[in-house]
Order: sequence, then structure tokens, then C-alpha cells
Amino acid sequence: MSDQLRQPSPELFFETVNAYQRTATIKAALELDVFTAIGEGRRTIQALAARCETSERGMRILCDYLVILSFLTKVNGQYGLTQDSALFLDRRSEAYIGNATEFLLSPMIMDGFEDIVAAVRKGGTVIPEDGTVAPENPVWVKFARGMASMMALPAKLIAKFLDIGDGRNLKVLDIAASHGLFGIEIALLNPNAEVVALDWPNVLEVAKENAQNAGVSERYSTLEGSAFDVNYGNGYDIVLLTNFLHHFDPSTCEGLLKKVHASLAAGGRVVTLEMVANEDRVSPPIPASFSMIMLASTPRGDAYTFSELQRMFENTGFLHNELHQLPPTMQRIVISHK
Ligand SMILES: C[S@@+](CC[C@H](N)C(=O)[O-])C[C@H]1O[C@@H](n2cnc3c(N)ncnc32)[C@H](O)[C@@H]1O
Repeated sequence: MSDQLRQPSPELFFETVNAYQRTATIKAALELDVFTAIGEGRRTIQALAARCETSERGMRILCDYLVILSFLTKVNGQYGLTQDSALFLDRRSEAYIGNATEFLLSPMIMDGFEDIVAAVRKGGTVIPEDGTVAPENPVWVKFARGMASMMALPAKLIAKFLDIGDGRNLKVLDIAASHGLFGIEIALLNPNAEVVALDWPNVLEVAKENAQNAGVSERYSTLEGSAFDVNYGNGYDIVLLTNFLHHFDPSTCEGLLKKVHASLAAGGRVVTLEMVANEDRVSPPIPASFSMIMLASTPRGDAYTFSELQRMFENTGFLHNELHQLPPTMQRIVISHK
């Protein structure tokens, strides 16, 4: 409906002011494991309350609210999972992402939103010591453990996109590797790929565990420390820069990209995965909204547009850049060629 035909409504204001209630409810539903219980076949309030050890009244109100939010269905008083809830919120699913709340709702991330007035006045986070980009910030261990499930799909899609499954020798540098899944997927696809993962030492422990579990640890090594200080070595065919540039301002990114350029072999590629905002900076809604998280939690980070990323890469010697969608994820990749 066009804005002129629509009656004025306070609905958006009311919903937005109360949005914290949605956050608390989904967190509680995950903690009580309601989605798993329904997936197991418990569809009535009585069965769900018994399985999740709650009161029947509490479970009825919780489940009805989850129906209103479209996380559950309700037919003849019986509750069911939607397609998305079955795939992502039932703990038995391989694509379960419920533990992402460990990072997304961690005090470090939520504290940044405590005083948005001050962050807007300042133009950056008011969390002491530079917020999430403080050296060895423990929140990144939570990211590595909690967000790996959300990054598993993009990691698989990128490895496939790169078309490197032919067994050629491949040297890969994974900058800010975290859980390590982006490099590990490449190592799984190409038995001659050697991966070097760079991150803070406590975070790399998680990457090493994952490499071990994936059976690629013999071709997996690590570089501990800041990406701005550590010597990368050289001769890399691929450098992975996933979800990293958005923490910093363009000139800091360019300092890093100069190092990356020098570390690449001739013809090497950088893969940048980001929440890329359209040039209008207000669409698509989820990637464009990511700027707000950067304002709240970093001194100068942002959700960059493709033209901004392109400029950073061109200013640091890269020959050309391609933007690709990565469906069904909300993110996009930029491939930059040396
Ligand atoms: C948003 S996470 C992205 C992790 C992973 N690349 C991904 O896409 O899922 C940011 C990562 O950057 C790391 N990090 C932050 N500052 C860093 C720095 N100066 N040098 C190296 N890693 C850093 C954090 O430890 C964390 O693992």
C-alpha cells in the first residue's frame, strides 16, 4: 500500500519500543528447548510443559506469542514448527543456529546499545577501550563458538564458488579466522590446499579444534596476533577476509589491504565477505542495518557499500573487483584480483 493511502498508525512505534520483549522471548524459547520438543512430536501444551519442565500457563502464553511472531504454527490447538524453525532452531538439526545468542546477546554487544545517544553524539562506540576491537577481546571466543553454526553455510558456498576443487596446490591465508570454517572448507574441498589461520591466540584454539575435527589439521597452521602487526609471509593464492573490514575505518582497512596485496602471489585473489549495503545505505534492510551495530560496538566501523570497498581495493593496488550475491545468505562477497 502506498504511504498516502495508508491510515497513520502508531503500530511501528509500539512494536519497536517493545522489541526487547521479542529478544527475551526467543532467548527463553531456545533455553527451554521448545523448538526441539515440538520437533520431537510434542504438540500440545501439556506435553510441552512436561518435556520443558514449565507451568502449562507459561508454556501456553510463550507458544502463542511464538505463533504471533511466526516461529510456530497453531492448528486446532496443536503447535508445529515452521520450515525455518525446523531447520534452524531444532537442536537436532545440523543447521541449528540457536547458540548464536551466546555472541549476539553477549554483554559486550548489548552494552554498546545502552547509550546510543552518546554513541551518536560521539560517532562511535562508548564502550571503553575501543569496544569489540580491543586486543584479545574475549567476546571473540564467544563468536568462534556461538557463530560457527551461522557461518557454516557461507563457508561452504565460498569454497564452492572459488572453483578450486581440482586438487591444484593452493596456499590460503584466513585473516581473522575465528572458528576457522572458511579455510577449513577450502581444505576439505582441495586436498592440496594449505591453510594459515590468523587471529588472537585464545580464538585460534577454537579454529585448531575445528580443523582437527574436520581431519585437516596436518594442512592447517596458525599465526597468532593482530592482523595489523603480524608478518603474513607471502605467495598466497587466496586471502580470506570474512567479516573483518567492517570493524575499521577506510584508511585503516587500506593499511591492512596493502599488507594483503604484498602477501599474494601473482594472480592471487582476496575474498571479502561482508554485510554490503546498497549505495543508498538503507537497503537491503539487514545488511544496511549492520551499520548500527558498528556504531554501537566499534570506534569507526561501518557496513560498507560496494563502491567504498572497491575504492579501498583500488587504492591499494588491486586490479579489479567483482561483487557477487551469496544466496540464501544475507551477505555478499567481493573478489579482488592482484
Ligand atoms: C566478526 S569475527 C569474523 C570471524 C570470521 N572471519 C567469520 O567471518 O566468521 C571478527 C574476528 O576478527 C578477530 N580480530 C579482531 N581484531 C583483530 C586483529 N586486530 N587481528 C586479528 N584478528 C582480529 C576476532 O578475534 C574475530 O575472530
